[in-house]
Formats: sequence, C-alpha cells, structure tokens
Amino acid sequence: MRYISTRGQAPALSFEEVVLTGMASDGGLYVPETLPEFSKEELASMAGLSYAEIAFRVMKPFVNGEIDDDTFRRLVTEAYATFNHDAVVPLKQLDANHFLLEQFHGPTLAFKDVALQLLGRLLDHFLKKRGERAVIMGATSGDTGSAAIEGCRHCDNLDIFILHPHNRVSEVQRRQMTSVLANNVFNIAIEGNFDDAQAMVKASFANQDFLNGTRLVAVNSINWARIMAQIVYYIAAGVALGAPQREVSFCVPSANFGNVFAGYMAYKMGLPVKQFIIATNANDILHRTLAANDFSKKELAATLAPSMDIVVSSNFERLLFDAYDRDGGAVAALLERFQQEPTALADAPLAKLREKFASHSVDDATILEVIREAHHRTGEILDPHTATGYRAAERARVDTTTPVITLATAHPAKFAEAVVKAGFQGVPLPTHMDDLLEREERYTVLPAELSAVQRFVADNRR
Ligand SMILES: Cc1ncc(COP(=O)(O)O)c(C=O)c1O
Ligand SMILES: N[C@@H](CCOP(=O)(O)O)C(=O)O
Repeated sequence: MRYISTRGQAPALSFEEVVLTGMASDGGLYVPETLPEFSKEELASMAGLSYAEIAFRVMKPFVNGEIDDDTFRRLVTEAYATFNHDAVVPLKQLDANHFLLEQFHGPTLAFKDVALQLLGRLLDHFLKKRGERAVIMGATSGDTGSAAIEGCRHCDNLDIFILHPHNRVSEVQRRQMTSVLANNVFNIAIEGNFDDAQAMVKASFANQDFLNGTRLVAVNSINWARIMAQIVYYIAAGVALGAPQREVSFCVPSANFGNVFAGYMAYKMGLPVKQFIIATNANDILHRTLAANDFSKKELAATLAPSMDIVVSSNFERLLFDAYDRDGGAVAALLERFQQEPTALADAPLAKLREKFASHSVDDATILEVIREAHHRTGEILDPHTATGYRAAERARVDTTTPVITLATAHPAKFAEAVVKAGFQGVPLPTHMDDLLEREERYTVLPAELSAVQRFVADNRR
C-alpha cells in the first residue's frame, strides 16, 4: 500500500515514511492510495474479540508488512494495556437505541489516547530501527497535547514541542501538559488561538530549514497513523452492536475532523453505517458547510467545549478529496480560495457528502442544558464536547430504529467550568491524577509569531 497526497503533487510514500512525516510537500494530507475492504464474514468474525486483536486485524493492511506481525501485535497490545478499562472504549447504553462510546479511559482521559498511545510506539520503533532522532511539533486545543506527551515522552529519540492557545484550554488540560517536567518535553503557550497554533505547525512542515535537517514529525491528525488507529473503534463498536447484519449510525463531536473522518474510512472499508452526524459547538463551520454550503471562516469563539474551538478544520480536506473524486487539483484550488474569501463546494461533491453526513450545532447555553438533561435522564454527567454530540444525535438522526452511537470524547473531570456552570459540584479526577492541581508546571509564553516559535524549537531541541 502507498500513501498519496490530497493535492496530487507530492511523491507517494510507504507506511513507514508516512508515519515519520507530517504534511505532504504540496501542502496536502496523505491518504491510502486504495483502501482495504473487509467482507461481511471478516467483520462478523471480529465480534467478541479483544480490542487489541480487532485493532491488529483492522490496521494490519495499512502497515503493509513494513512491521512484522509479532512486533506489530506487541506494539498494539502494549498501547491498549495502558487503558484502565478492559474494553478500552466501552459502549454504554443510554436508551433503547442510543449508546455512548466512552473514549476517555486512557491515560489522559480523552479519545486522543487511542491513537497517540500507538503512534508513540510506532515512532519509537521506526526511529530506533533507523538510528535517527526527530522533533515533534504539535498544536493542541487541549487534548492532543497531553495525549501526545504521554504517548511519546518515553522515546529518548524524540523532542516534543506542543503549542497550546494561552488561557484557552481548561486548567486540567493545561496542567496535564505543563506538569510533565521531562527534559524532552516543551510546552509553548501561544498568545493566539488554536488556528494560529495549527497554522504555525503547518508552516513549519512546509519549510523545515530552521531544523537544519532534523526530521520533523506530526502528532496531530494530519499524521495518517492517527486516523488509522481511530478507524478501529468504529469497527469494534459497530460489530458489538450487530454489524454487519445491522446498520449503525455515529454522532461525533467534531472540529479538526479526524475523528469522524476515521469513521468514514471504516464505512468505506465495509462497515454498514447509515449516517454520520457531525456535532459542532458555536464554531460551526462544518455545520454551515453541510447545511447551507457556507464554507467560510468566521472569527473563532471561545466556548465551554474548548477542544472544539477550531475554525480551519484539517481533515475536512481528506473528505473533500473523496467528494471531489480524488481530484487533487480541484481540492487545492478550493482550499486556496477558502483561505482568501468565503467560498462554497461544487454541487456534486456537496450532494455526495449529504448522502452520508448530517450536522447540528450546539451553543454554550444548550451545552449546559444538555448536561443537566442527560444527567436527569441517564444519570451520566457528560463532558461539554460529548454534550454537543448527545444533542446532535437526537436532533439530526434520520430514524430512531437504527442504533446511534455518540462518541463520548472526553472525561467530564477535564472540564470543571462547564460541569459546575451546569449546576454540579464537579467530577473527581481519577486517582492517578489526584495531585494534578498541586504539581509544578513549566511552560513558555510566546507571541503567535512563526519566527519566535521556530527559534524556540531550534534553540531547545537536544
Ligand atoms: C474532547 C474532544 N472532542 C472532540 C474533538 C473534535 O475531534 P476532531 O478534531 O477529531 O474532529 C476534540 C479535538 O479535536 C476533542 O479534544
Ligand atoms: N481538539 C484537538 C485539536 C487538535 O486536533 P488533532 O486531532 O488534529 O490533533 C486537541 O484537543 O488538541
């Protein structure tokens, strides 16, 4: 299997190369040239297997023999042994046909752990094999950062630089990153928003001269391995609820679009999915695009679901590539226009997207209302991101007979502000984080200027 760019101009890469890269040299994102497909029998045979075994079977075709089976199985098994639930991402039934997929049982309490526990191990494996070192630059609106640090900090061949928007992540999120005092971990608080941070990371991939030849690696979902590992839980959840004999729908709190895009990949690989519902907070570009063909930037708003405070959504590009029948030139032209002015999708690709995707946007007042309502109905305290999904699943599902699985993307203890504003006392952190609020922190505040950030990275990498 080879990986090609969504903009059609960059060289195709192997799995190892794609894991060790970030963006494609033409500014696009890598996707598999062809997707593996699972037969009904293969899907049915996954029901009842351990999460690690399903993960091994789903990801093996992407790895393409570049890691031997025993080693890959070991990396996968070790990655998922770090979760504190046997099912890794357990399903919880809320009512007759609405389920939560709890994605917060990993070390940092958000869905990012699922992919980053594996990505850290893959990077370590490939870098050791090559005898190379690398620099990681990642942008976070709160969750990717700590999951990346937790997944990669034990790799001595990696220096990790994580950019978060200053004062725009929750206290728990910030401390999860900044209290890791390892000598290969650097947290940068950017005086700007997530889009500024992500733009600087992407610009650093586009021109890596500041690193004088050291390899730059991505931990954000621009890295294909992030998407690959996220495909697994869609298949695991689907077969647990009766796929391939019955269809399921998924409702996904969305922003950078890596999570729901992984679900779409699972569908293209054979999982029968009736509908994907995209839930957004007030930063509603994905909803505006699908509902009103308004593909335009609006000022980024700070909301009670801060991890979804994103306007420029990276992985939407991967979906556009598919919707535009893999015409890299058309995707490049559309995205260049999008950076300059309000734009719209062409009719045919939009119609194609609307066949499978629906969307709903949820403002802050509604997030609080949903947290209270869901607690009243189900006894669960939802985190504010999951709350957007809970409401969107109810409002945007095409029918109530197909089971809908809402992805519970984070643990409510990470978002005390929303939980307390909704009228609850707060949710305790798990015991391994008991003393998080007392731990020493270390981070550097920098202006949202590329040269300042690149100088910091160049000066501090080991
Ligand atoms: C808790 C949480 N929910 C939802 C999202 C949105 O996921 P995605 O960016 O993959 O669309 C994020 C981060 O992006 C997140 O951290
Ligand atoms: N919500 C994310 C933003 C970055 O998304 P990614 O999936 O591309 O890493 C975060 O919490 O950092």
